[in-house]
Amino acid sequence: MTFLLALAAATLPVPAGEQPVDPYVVDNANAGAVPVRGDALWQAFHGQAGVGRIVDSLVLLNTSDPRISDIFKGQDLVRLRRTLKEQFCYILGGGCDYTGRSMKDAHKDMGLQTADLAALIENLQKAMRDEGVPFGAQNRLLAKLAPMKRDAIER
Ligand code: HEM
Repeated sequence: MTFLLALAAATLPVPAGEQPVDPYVVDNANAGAVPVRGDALWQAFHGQAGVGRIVDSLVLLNTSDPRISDIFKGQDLVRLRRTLKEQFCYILGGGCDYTGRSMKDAHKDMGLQTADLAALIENLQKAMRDEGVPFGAQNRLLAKLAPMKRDAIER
């Protein structure tokens, strides 16, 4: 069954502007967290438009941050923006499906360290602040992301 699902994923068309990736099983469980209930948090993030701006800004901050920019060199940023928007939308109760890879698969062999995560979280906090997301709502997203550390980070 898993094999069949993997095969199905392998035959999905590659979205415009993105590079193909090795086949994997598409599953919302890959998002690494369950969605919040209700749509209050989604509203606090200003819905699709707000999350779109936050992710675009986060990717820009990361690629111009001397602490972590090298990690993003040569990566498929079109795919990264799309899947990150899906992941945040799914978790924040926006009703999207997450079609990306698991956090373990997406970051394997990257050798990410705790300091890299700290830099990325700082950049995410700036992006959320610039969007005017209330502090409590920011922290609810961060709390959902925190347990993913064990899958994305090596030490
Ligand atoms: C909780 C923390 C994190 C979350 C939620 C997250 C989320 C994601 C998502 C959704 C993807 C795309 C998956 C896919 O292509 O199928 C991804 C890929 C990626 N992430 Fe993260 N990430 C986290 C931590 C980090 C950190 C700390 C860094 C580096 C500073 C990083 C760098 C990257 C890079 C370079 C890719 C592209 C990998 C590739 O295309 O092969 N991530 N991440």
